Amino acid sequence: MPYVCADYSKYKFVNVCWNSENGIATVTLKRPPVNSLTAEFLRELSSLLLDLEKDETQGLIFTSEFDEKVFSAGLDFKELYRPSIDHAKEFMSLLHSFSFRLSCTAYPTVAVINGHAPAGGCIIPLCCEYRIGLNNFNIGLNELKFGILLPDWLSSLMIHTIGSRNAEQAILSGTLFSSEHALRIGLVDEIAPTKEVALEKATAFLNKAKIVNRSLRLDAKLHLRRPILQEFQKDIENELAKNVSLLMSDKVQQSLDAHIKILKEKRGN
Ligand SMILES: CCCCCCCCCC/C=C/CC(=O)SCCNC(=O)CCNC(=O)[C@H](O)C(C)(C)COP(=O)(O)OP(=O)(O)OC[C@H]1O[C@@H](n2cnc3c(N)ncnc32)[C@H](O)[C@@H]1OP(=O)(O)O
Repeated sequence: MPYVCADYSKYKFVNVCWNSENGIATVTLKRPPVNSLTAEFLRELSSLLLDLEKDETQGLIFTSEFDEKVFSAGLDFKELYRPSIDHAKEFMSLLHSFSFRLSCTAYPTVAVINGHAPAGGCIIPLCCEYRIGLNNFNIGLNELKFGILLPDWLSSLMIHTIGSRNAEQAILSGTLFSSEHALRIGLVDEIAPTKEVALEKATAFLNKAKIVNRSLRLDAKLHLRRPILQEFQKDIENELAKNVSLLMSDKVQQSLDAHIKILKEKRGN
């Protein structure tokens, strides 16, 4: 039976509930107010995946503390507005390495999407093997609307999940899908009425994975995900440099500025 070695209480932005009976780790994202992804958060998430691997986790469920509100609001606008070049490089590298690591974990992975998951907020669910949504949330890769060209690995994750035709239409129109629509196109695999039911469904998915030999399953997963993994590994230095220069471009910085202002106005700040 698996047992826990790592000290999961050291993590600031996640709560890890490790079930020693079945080896399933439920990881609740809790970076207030909206689980936006910063360099520190990504560093923590990457280190968490390594700890879970060492503890021979049998399955991982991601969910959010901000139930029925937001799963993750995507990349942190505020951190990415006028960053230093070193910070921009570090951020892009952390985003790439965390997403790669999550896409090829030895253990099966599920996202319980209990709130909105726009743009970069969709990355964790797309890297997971299975997605369960709650009602009344939006999910999708709407980056083109911000003037952001998706990295190839991210388009590839979307293609793997919903097929090329749907992915082309979704990405080119920058659509955020309602939960019902996301279910129709396969962006989520199931819808659940509550987080509790969603967690039960997630556990059922992970239990099904247990009947397959672990190392055989990993071989098959890496084989089936080869097109995505190749995109992650293709010309990494050049890809990161492209993303850094996109982030630093006037167009993207102006777009971030405009979005920060919209969010401020919304709150009457
Ligand atoms: C920019 C990158 C360029 C290079 C890229 C290279 C490759 C990258 C590939 C992936 C790219 C991804 C791009 C992104 O992810 S950009 C972020 C996109 N996200 C959004 O557009 C979501 C914006 N937020 C919302 O729509 C809403 O906040 C919400 C998530 C639906 C929640 O709504 P709710 O009404 O509950 O809450 P508020 O709107 O009042 O917000 C509460 C506070 O949270 C702050 N906030 C919200 N979103 C973000 C964010 N993304 N980053 C930082 N902070 C965010 C908001 O300002 C409020 O803060 P306050 O309390 O201080 O006022």
